[in-house]
Amino acid sequence: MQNHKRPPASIIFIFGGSGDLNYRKLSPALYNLFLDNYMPENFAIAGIGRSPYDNGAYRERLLDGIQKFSRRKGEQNGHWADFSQHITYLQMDAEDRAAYSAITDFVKAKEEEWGVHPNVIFYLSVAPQLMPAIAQKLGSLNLCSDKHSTRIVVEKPFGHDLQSAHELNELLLSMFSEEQIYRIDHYLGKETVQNLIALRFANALFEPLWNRNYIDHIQITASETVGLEGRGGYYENSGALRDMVQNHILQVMCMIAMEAPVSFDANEIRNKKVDVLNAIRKFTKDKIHENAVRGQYSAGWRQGKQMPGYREEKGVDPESATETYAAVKFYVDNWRWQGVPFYVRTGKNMHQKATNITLQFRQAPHYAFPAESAETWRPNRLTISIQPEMDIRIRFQAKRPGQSMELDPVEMVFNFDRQYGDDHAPEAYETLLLDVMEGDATLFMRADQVEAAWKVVMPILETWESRTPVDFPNYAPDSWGPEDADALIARDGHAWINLPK
Ligand SMILES: NC(=O)C1=CN([C@@H]2O[C@H](COP(=O)(O)OP(=O)(O)OC[C@H]3O[C@@H](n4cnc5c(N)ncnc54)[C@H](OP(=O)(O)O)[C@@H]3O)[C@@H](O)[C@H]2O)C=CC1
Ligand SMILES: O=C1O[C@H](COP(=O)(O)O)[C@@H](O)[C@H](O)[C@H]1O
Repeated sequence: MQNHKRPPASIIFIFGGSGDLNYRKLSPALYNLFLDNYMPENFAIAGIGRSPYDNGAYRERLLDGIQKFSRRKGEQNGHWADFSQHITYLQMDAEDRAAYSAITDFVKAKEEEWGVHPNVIFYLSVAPQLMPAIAQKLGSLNLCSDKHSTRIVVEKPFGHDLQSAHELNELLLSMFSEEQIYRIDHYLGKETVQNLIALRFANALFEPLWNRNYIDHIQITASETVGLEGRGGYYENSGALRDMVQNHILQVMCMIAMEAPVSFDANEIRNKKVDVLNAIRKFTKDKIHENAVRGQYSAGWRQGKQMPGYREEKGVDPESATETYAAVKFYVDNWRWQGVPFYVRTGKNMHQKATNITLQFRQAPHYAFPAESAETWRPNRLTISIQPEMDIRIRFQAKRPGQSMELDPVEMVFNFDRQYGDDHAPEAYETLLLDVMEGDATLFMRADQVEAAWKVVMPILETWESRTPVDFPNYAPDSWGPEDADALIARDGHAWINLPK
C-alpha cells in the first residue's frame, strides 16, 4: 500500500519451493519484480522441499513455470541468467529439526557476503497440516527472534474452522509477534481490489450515496470456469464456502462496506475491516436455509467437450457432500448498511470466469416521465469488474434521441486496459511479496480478522455439515449454478446479474 522503492537486502526461504504455487505464482512474481527493478540489490531465494533437485535443475523447473504462467510472456527472459543466480534449492525434510541448520548456515553466509543483516522471510507454501511443525521449529531454533527483520508468510487456508484458525494463531503468536506474521489473501493484492479504496475514499462523488439511503442491494460474484485442477485432495476437505467465501469474498465485502480510514496505517485499515466482519449478522441455524444455498456440479458439457461431475474427479468421494458452489445473503448490522442485503456467490465449473461487484441503487423517488417510458426504466448500478475484465461501469437512464421522451439504460465505462494499456497491472503476488520485503502488512490479514471471518461462516458450515444434501449434484457445468440460488435472490424480487462476456 505504500509507494514502493527497492526493499532492503532480503532472503526468502520458500517452504514448498518444489510445489505448484511456487511454480505457477511465486517465482513468476519474484522474476517480474526483478524485471521491474523492485528486488533488493542483495537478495537470495531458497526453495525448500524433499524432492531431489540440484540448483541447475531447480532453476530450469522454475523457468518453465515462468514461461508458462508469467504475465510477461517470455519476451524479457534475457535477464533470467542474472536472476537465476540468486536462486538456490535446499533439499530438506521440514519435519527434521536437524535439517534446519542448512537455513542458519545460509543466512550466515549471506550476511558475510553482503556485509549487512538481511530481512529473513519464511514463506510457508505447504499444506496446512505441515505449517504448525515448521512454525514450531523456526521458533524453537530461534530463527525468528529478530522481530524487526524476520517475517513469516502463511498461505491460505488459514485453519479449517474457527477452532483450528485460533490454534494456529496462538501457535504463531507464541513464536512471532503479530507484526512478523503475513497471512496471505491474494485477492487483496489484486489491482482492482486495491482500487476499491481509491474509488471510495479518493472521490467525493460516491461516498454520500454509499449507504442504506441510496443502495438497494449489493451483489458480489466470483465465478470460475475451472474445476479442481488436480487439487481434489485439498478441495474435498474444503468446499466453496471455506475456499472462497471465508477469505476472498468476505475481504472484498469488507472493502465495500468499511468506514473511511483515517490513514493508510496497516492497523487502521484492518480495524475498519474487522468492524465490518463483526457487524455481519451471524445466522442462527434455523435461518441458514433461507439465506444460504450450496451446490455441486454434475457431469455435463462445456463447449462441446464432455466434463466429469465433481464426484468423478480424482481425490473425491463418489458420494461427496462437498459444495463446489455457495451463495449467501448477508446483512451488515450497522448504521450504514442496516437492511441492505449483500448477495454473494461463488462456484467452480460455471458459465463464466468473472469476479464482479454491483451496487444497485434505489429507484428515483418520483417518476415524472410518460407512463409508456417506464418499461425501459432500470435502476442505477455501479458495477466494478475485478477480473478478468477490469473496469468500472455506471448505469444510468438517458433520453433516447427523438421527438418523444423515451428512456434507455446506458453505461459510462472506465476500463483499466484502455486507460493504462494491458500490461500495466502487477500480479497480486508481486504486490504482496514486495510488501512483505518492505514490511508493510496493510494487505495481509491480522489474527482477529481471520477469526472474525471464520465466525461469519461457522454457522453455515456447521449446519451444512450436519445435514446431507439430498439434491447433489444440482448444477450443470457451464451453467450459472443451482436453481435454489436463483430462488434465494428472486424471493427478494431481484435476479443475479450475469454480465455479458
Ligand atoms: N497451488 C495453488 O494454486 C494455490 C495454493 N495455495 C496454498 O499454497 C500452499 C501450497 O500449495 P501447492 O503448492 O499447491 O501444494 P503442492 O502439493 O504442489 O506443494 C506442496 C509442497 O510442500 C512440500 N513438502 C511437503 N512435505 C514436505 C516436507 N516434509 N518437507 C519439506 N517440504 C515438504 C512439497 O515438496 P516435496 O514434495 O518436494 O517435499 C511441495 O513443495 C497450500 O497451503 C495451498 O493451500 C493457495 C492458493 C492457490
Ligand atoms: O484461493 C483460491 O483462489 C482461486 C481463484 O483465484 P483467482 O485469482 O483465479 O480468482 C481458486 O481457484 C482456488 O480454488 C482458491 O483456493
